[in-house]
Amino acid sequence: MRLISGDLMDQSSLVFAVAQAQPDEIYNLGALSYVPVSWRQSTTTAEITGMGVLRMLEAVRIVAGITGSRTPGANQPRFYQASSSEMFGKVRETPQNELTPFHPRSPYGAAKVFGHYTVQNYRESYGMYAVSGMLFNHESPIRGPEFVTRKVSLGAAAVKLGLRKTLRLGNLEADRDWGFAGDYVRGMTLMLAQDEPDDYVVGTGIAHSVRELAELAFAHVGLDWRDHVVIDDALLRPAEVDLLCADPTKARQKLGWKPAVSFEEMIAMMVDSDLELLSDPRRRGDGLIRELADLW
Ligand SMILES: Nc1nc2c(ncn2[C@@H]2O[C@H](COP(=O)(O)OP(=O)(O)O[C@H]3O[C@H](CO)[C@@H](O)[C@H](O)[C@@H]3O)[C@@H](O)[C@H]2O)c(=O)[nH]1
Repeated sequence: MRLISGDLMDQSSLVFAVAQAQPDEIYNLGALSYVPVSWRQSTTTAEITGMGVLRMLEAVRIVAGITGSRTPGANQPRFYQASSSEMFGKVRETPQNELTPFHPRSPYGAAKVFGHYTVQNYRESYGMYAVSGMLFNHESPIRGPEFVTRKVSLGAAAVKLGLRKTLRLGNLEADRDWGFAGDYVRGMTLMLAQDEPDDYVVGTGIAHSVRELAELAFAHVGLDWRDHVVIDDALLRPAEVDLLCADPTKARQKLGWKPAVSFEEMIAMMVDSDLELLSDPRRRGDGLIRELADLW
């Protein structure tokens, strides 16, 4: 059985949940994950994104009866932690690999670093099977509309259908290594299938700017992004992560992982999906466009 966490629970509830479920694998994907909100809700971010990892590991340790140092319980579940490329922040080198030093640029990034080191510490202290996937940005048609890829795919579709005239964006110069979420989930399961627990960088190794993303999405519906994208300084972040680009050599060599979907295919998939979504009057009625008015 697999337990996929996403909620903020207190310690005893987590112990109860793990004891009840008796999972073989635990995927800790729970986080306050939208970076700009982490400045406005910094302590909540530390609680959920950082302390949540410690509480999950404690629940596993308690249920597995691991009390001393390096005494791996026979029935302990394997634990996956969703670490993030945001930990590299103001990057010390490009591309970034498992040994690149961290320099987080937001309360979110700092909380992820805490979670990352906590996993490493539990592995080394208790011999627990706990790994961190240092995942670069991963997207899909069900990505939240606040994240830039989905915002742009929805924006291009809405403009094409005559529902909106413009799309507001912040920093067009930021570069990200964007991949398809389905490929990255495959990487997560591969990590827990190895004989020895270890940490892995997962990304495509190719970076694109937000400007290129907008250009591609609007071109896919036959439009020129420059006619519709408006820059809004209110969307700039207090401290930006300018460039993230993965070196996924270790994942390729040890896990046999490589992405199946390219950036271009993924953006086309997302724009097509949003065209379909916004063309359906019943689904459009769910207020998505209205909801997005603030973000746009
Ligand atoms: N969201 C957003 N981002 C914008 C906008 N305009 C420009 N950007 C830029 O687009 C980049 C990507 O922003 P997001 O899509 O919000 O993702 P993120 O901050 O890189 O974080 C995502 O990826 C991380 C993995 O590296 C995840 O850890 C994190 O939870 C999140 O999924 C950032 O540099 C941001 O400044 C905008 O209107 N909205």
